[in-house]
Amino acid sequence: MKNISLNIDKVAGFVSKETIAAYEPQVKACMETLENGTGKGNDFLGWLHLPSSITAEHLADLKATAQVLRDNCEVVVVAGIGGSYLGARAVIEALSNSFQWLKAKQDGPVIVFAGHNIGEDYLFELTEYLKDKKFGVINISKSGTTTETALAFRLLKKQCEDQLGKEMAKKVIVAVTDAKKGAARVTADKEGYQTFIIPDNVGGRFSVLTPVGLLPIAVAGFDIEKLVEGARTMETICGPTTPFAENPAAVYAATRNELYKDGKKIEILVNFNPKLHYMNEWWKQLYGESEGKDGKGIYPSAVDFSTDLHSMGQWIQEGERTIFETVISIENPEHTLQVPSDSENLDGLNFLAGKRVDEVNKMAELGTQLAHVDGGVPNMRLIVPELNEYYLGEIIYFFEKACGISGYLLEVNPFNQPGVEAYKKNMFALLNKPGYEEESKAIQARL
Ligand SMILES: O=P(O)(O)OC[C@H]1O[C@H](O)[C@H](O)[C@@H](O)[C@@H]1O
Repeated sequence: MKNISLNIDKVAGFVSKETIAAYEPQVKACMETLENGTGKGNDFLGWLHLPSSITAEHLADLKATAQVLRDNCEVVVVAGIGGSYLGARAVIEALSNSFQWLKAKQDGPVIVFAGHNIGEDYLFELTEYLKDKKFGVINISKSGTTTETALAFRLLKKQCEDQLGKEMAKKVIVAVTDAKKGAARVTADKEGYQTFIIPDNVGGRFSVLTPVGLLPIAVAGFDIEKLVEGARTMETICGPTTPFAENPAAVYAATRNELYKDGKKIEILVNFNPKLHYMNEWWKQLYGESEGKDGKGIYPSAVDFSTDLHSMGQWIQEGERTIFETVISIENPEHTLQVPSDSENLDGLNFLAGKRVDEVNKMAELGTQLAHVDGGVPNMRLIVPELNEYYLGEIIYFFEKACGISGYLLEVNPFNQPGVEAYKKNMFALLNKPGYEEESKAIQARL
């Protein structure tokens, strides 16, 4: 069976292969630090051997709960933000039919997301939509206290109980949270909800292979066994015994750090398949929160091509030369669609007649790569045989492992995110949250 692979040939004109290869001892040291748990943030390494430690019983439990939601709900709202949201959405959107929600007949509950914004209109419209629906909720929060998620859940819990009654609501509300702490745990225990635990040593952005991601993905009808199997394969391939040049996580971490040193401060994750949009978003959190600290870190940005070639393409081709690209390239689409011939050829597209749409897409991809490299943008490609559960599992673990190595190469703690608290503190002070009296006074004085 093929695996995902990393091609760095189009980086060679910017940093030499020898320079990358010279990272081997440093990368090896970082990998040992991860394995031995001796580096910064070492209480958050639960993701490192997570795929190989997931049991068949655990997956069966998740699938059983997912089935209850599938049997009883027309809609399931997944409430969460950041790491408690993006992984599930990334996988579900990558695997779903692009027009699923427009289909009259659904083969499982429609999955919608909440708790990742405080838009009043968004929440109003969601509650309106749910008014005549049998809906369930998966409330996901590691801390159990995140305001955005807690606020959405308060609305959803009330609506669910009002519409279904307390007893039925209990059956279709599931909490994924800490084993002991946090308001989500208190509520779940008091109300008697089914719960799944987020292990203490797995940080939010590394948690997609815990119930945080696995439960919603199973509810959406996708194969979580295959997802975990793919991740397991990458756990081996990216493991400490694989030689540097054959370890894609090691090579990716080394290459991006060398490019960064060379003044390439921004990495753009690129796809040529709109289903990967939320994979971009998941990746942005993974790398942004892990590396952006101590005044350092590559800025993770992302684009969907061709869409953004017609908006950001100009900047990428000719703007400030501080960027490099990592392209996720899907080798084989799931479906076949040929360009039809047209006797009048008014649009002049008969030169494409009989070709698959993917052939056109692949030439757009190749043409873009060559143009961007010519324009001074180093380019890596992550080649993915197909877009399915197995390869998404590989992609997830590959990026996680590379992120751990990369963060240590950069000499930051890749597993904390202290900077995220600054806005929360101000928001609580502005809202006069109990316990923030001093901060409230201080912030009012600044306005
Ligand atoms: O799962 P939660 O505790 O609700 O946290 C959700 C998210 O919000 C936080 O502020 C962090 O920046 C993220 O790393 C985290 O994934």
